[in-house]
Amino acid sequence: MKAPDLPGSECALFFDFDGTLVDLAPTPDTIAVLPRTAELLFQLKLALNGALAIVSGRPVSEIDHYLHSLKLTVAGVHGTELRVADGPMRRMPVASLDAAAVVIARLCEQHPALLMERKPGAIALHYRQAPALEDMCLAVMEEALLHAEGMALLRGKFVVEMKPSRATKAAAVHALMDCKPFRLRRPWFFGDDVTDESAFELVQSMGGVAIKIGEGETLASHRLANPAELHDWLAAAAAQLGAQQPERFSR
Ligand SMILES: O=P(O)(O)OC[C@H]1O[C@H](O[C@H]2O[C@H](CO)[C@@H](O)[C@H](O)[C@H]2O)[C@H](O)[C@@H](O)[C@@H]1O
Repeated sequence: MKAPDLPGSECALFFDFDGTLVDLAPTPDTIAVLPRTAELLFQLKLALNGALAIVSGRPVSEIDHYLHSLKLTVAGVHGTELRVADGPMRRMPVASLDAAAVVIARLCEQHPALLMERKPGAIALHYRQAPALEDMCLAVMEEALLHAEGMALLRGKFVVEMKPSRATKAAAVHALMDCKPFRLRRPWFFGDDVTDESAFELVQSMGGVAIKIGEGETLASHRLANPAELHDWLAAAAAQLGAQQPERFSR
């Protein structure tokens, strides 16, 4: 599978976060976000009149934190949250997850290597530090699901998540493509995980381009080896789009 060509100015760029813009780390809070990442996103956002978004399993507030309040358009928690630039936050209504959290917390007490991550409208159970517990994690998440209305399980890299059934990255990209400044542009989606496959399928069905970061089976027609290779591609794209502006990103 080949690397993508450089995009034209009519494109809209959508990025997954962990494993795509940032190298994976042992735990969610030990990632290292490079200054170069924010700089390139800032340049490309300017060059595309704002048609650039992050579509992540993380909450919008965390993306804002890691990207130094660039106020990018962000779909958070797999589309449960949506914020276009500095507009208001839209959140899917979600029933209480407290009862489900009790079930998951009980397992984490028995196995301290497991990590429960509570997010607005979702819960993730991480087993990266204890991969042998994968089956047990899945079984407990299935049990917890019985205590949560309207939710579904989603598998990711060493994680099982419970999130609203209606929330998918494809639905988030679809909703954003209906908003200014994304409307009528050609969508490009960059992602590394199975959780990104729905968005790959959607953008390709819209005549756009899907780019898988890293190894693994995928519906995407293009591939880049890792986040470092993506950064080099982004720098080339920014240069092509004339985005090496005198106006520079500053924190
Ligand atoms: O959709 P993404 O932006 O890729 O977010 C997916 C999940 O990312 C985080 O977990 C993953 O990254 C961690 C840090 O590298 C890693 O330790 C973990 O094993 C991965 O599953 C985040 O914690 C989740 O909330 C996101 O849903």
